[in-house]
Amino acid sequence: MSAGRPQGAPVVSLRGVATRFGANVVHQGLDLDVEAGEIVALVGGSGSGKTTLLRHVIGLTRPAEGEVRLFGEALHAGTVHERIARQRRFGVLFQQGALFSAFTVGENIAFPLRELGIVHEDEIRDLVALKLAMVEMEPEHARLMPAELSGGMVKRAALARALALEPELLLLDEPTAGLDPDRSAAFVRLILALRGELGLTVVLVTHDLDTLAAMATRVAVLADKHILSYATLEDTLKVDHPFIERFFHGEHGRRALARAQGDR
Ligand SMILES: Nc1ncnc2c1ncn2[C@@H]1O[C@H](COP(=O)(O)OP(=O)(O)OP(=O)(O)O)[C@@H](O)[C@H]1O
Repeated sequence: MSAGRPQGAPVVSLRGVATRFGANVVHQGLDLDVEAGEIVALVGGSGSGKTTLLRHVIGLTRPAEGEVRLFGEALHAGTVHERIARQRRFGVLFQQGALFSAFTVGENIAFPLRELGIVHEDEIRDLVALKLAMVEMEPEHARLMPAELSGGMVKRAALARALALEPELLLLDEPTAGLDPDRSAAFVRLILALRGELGLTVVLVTHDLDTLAAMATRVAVLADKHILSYATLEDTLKVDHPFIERFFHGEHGRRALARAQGDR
């Protein structure tokens, strides 16, 4: 299904992105490159524009200025057919609307496959079971309704749906929000294992320092309307900025980082 990626081109590339909602300037002169195989944690204060940036990356919204490239191609370029093909190369797990509530878990996971219109129903059944196994759920969970699932299972089922079309890029918005520490840690292990198996590139928005410390190959700090710092966690901690001070060096941050160092 993959159409390939020009040699060396970043999986995601943002150049000179500006976003405005009326007088509210959210992004200005924002650049970011995500290389294949990375797990990039996007952090920033509330309202700094993290979710909006993810929405630009998947083409749900379009910046007022600048360029968004995915897999080496301009996001909005090409025919409708080419744009749809590009959309199949990423999976999304957003906070809201993780699952369609009127569909069973199995129907949710089958949805992107059915939309393709080329997969037989018996193959879809097998693929649903396979995706459930990937996220450590049982085949019989396919019959459950989303309302019957725990918070952790909703995340797993939504992840199974995001993985339905074997994406190369996975975008996660607060994937561990609302999960207790054990479930968060299990979800992180799952993403790391899938990244190893499937060679995924991951961009996640998170406020959860335990998740960030356990996963991120690089941290992108969104502050003052642009990517203020883009570095390993270790180097990010050296940057002198009020947001970084609050986020990483507060009481909660220090404890999370100490835990992460203890785990390494
Ligand atoms: N559709 C919209 N119309 C008008 N303003 C919007 C819209 N979407 C986002 N905004 C504004 O853009 C800014 C960035 O919002 P966004 O949700 O991207 O921030 P965020 O960093 O993800 O915040 P949080 O961490 O609180 O979820 C906010 O000021 C928000 O009010």
